[in-house]
Amino acid sequence: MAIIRVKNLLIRTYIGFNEDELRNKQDVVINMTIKADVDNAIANDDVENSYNYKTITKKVIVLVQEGKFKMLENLTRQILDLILKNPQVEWAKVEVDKPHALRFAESVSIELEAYREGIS
Ligand SMILES: Nc1nc2c(c(=O)[nH]1)N=C([C@H](O)[C@H](O)COP(=O)(O)OP(=O)(O)OP(=O)(O)O)CN2
Repeated sequence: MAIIRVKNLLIRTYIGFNEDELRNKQDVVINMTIKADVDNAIANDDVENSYNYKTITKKVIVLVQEGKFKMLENLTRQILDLILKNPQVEWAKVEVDKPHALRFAESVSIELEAYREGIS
């Protein structure tokens, strides 16, 4: 098992429930920590049959860019669930930042973590 980190993935999406937020996209910054089986990548030095961090990142981009989310918690959970669908993943943690969400704060973030179902 290895820890894979995808850092500061910047995506524009609909996030929030205020009137202007329902109409205008905003930036979110996503950090993903993924505990995955990397034995094949080490043994064979080949992406074939290995956990591919590009594949999951592209899926997250599509989910976030094409979705509409009122609550930051819901967006964070949907990303986490997507990552945990892959049987090569044992555990994952996702933090989603919403810069300038609050007038007097630089950013607000939600962080969620979970094991894949069947793993404790
Ligand atoms: N637990 C959560 N609380 C809030 C969320 C959320 O996703 N989870 N989202 C929001 C709003 O969408 C937005 O991010 C902030 O609300 P807003 O009223 O615009 O905050 P301001 O600081 O700009 O408010 P002012 O009254 O203008 O100072 C809220 N909570």
